[in-house]
Amino acid sequence: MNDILARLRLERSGFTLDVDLQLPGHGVSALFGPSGCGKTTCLRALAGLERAPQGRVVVHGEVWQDEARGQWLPPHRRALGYVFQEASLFDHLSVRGNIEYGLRRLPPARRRVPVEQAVELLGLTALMARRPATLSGGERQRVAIARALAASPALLLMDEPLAALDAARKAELLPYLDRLQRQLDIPMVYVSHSPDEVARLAHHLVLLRAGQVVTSGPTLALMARLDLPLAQGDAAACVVLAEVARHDAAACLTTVRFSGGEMHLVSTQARAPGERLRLRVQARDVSLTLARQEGTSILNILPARVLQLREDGPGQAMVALDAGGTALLARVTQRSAQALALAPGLQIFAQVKGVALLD
Ligand SMILES: Nc1ncnc2c1ncn2[C@@H]1O[C@H](COP(=O)(O)OP(=O)(O)OP(=O)(O)O)[C@@H](O)[C@H]1O
Repeated sequence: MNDILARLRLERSGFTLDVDLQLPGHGVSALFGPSGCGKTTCLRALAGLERAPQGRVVVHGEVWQDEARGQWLPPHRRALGYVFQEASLFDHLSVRGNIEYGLRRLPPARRRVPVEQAVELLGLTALMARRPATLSGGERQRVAIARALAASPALLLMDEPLAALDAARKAELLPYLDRLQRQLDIPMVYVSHSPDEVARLAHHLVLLRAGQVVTSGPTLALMARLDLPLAQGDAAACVVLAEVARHDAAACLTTVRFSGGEMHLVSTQARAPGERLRLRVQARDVSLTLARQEGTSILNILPARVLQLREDGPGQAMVALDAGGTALLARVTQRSAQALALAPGLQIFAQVKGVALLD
């Protein structure tokens, strides 16, 4: 009942979208895949901007489309928010005017997200009187998101909302997206082809290729699967769920505990023991040794078991590891893989050179 169900089949010249989606009713679901695989088409069909001839879309039990029963809600009657790559704001209205614009047609009984909450969540309080022309790209996008939220959608659709921003603006906006999905119980479908964004935001992942679903499931599990594109190449990474064990202010070092043991990360921020954190460990930052190294500057050395190996580009191998129940990836040279005789079941030590905080 709380899920988002969508059966969408759309034919175009040279391209067919044919997906059957079942997305959780909470949190962020990412649609991920190469350019042209149908991510935007999927989002547009969910919104009703494209009409799949035999389509069916049900959101939280509300039928938006069911062609078999002749049911079709036009886009403006669907309780959805849509955020595009580039914010399309009204230049003649202030930030407040833009955010409130979407509320005009919303009956008071449907208003679940007060404007002030949307404004506060997106950090726009000081900008409310400004005109869009005076805002940075990141600020404009925050206004577009606040406008979508203020309309109290049952579903928020986001089509690469960070794609038009430079790296610094992306980094600035990501925490806002993180916050809003934690604080508001509005499910999001988030289109991206950035593994980083997916790792950071999405709980659920749908991998698309050539208009079809390759697979879908929890992001953490799919990121570590060697047969899937996220665990291939230089950007491959795993997310580790951990909690703070202690913080050493003098050394600027936080020690976290996770199912595979302890890790240390440099941080100036003192965090309370027990606070839960998500960490990202990139495959290229993990090296492997048969015996625990002594006299090394690497702080994080974890016992792990090899699950699987796969060739990953010329001379490289991707190794899937199990560290006490947590999945890790290591990208090593094929020469090293042979020298260590890496094989499924082998007990080794993973030396983790870099750990990034996602929260
Ligand atoms: N209006 C249209 N008419 C015909 N074909 C279209 C139209 N819009 C998109 N397509 C085609 O449909 C396919 C899927 O496009 P879509 O934009 O959904 O992919 P995408 O995964 O979102 O790509 P990107 O990551 O580059 O945005 C592509 O082959 C595209 O050329």
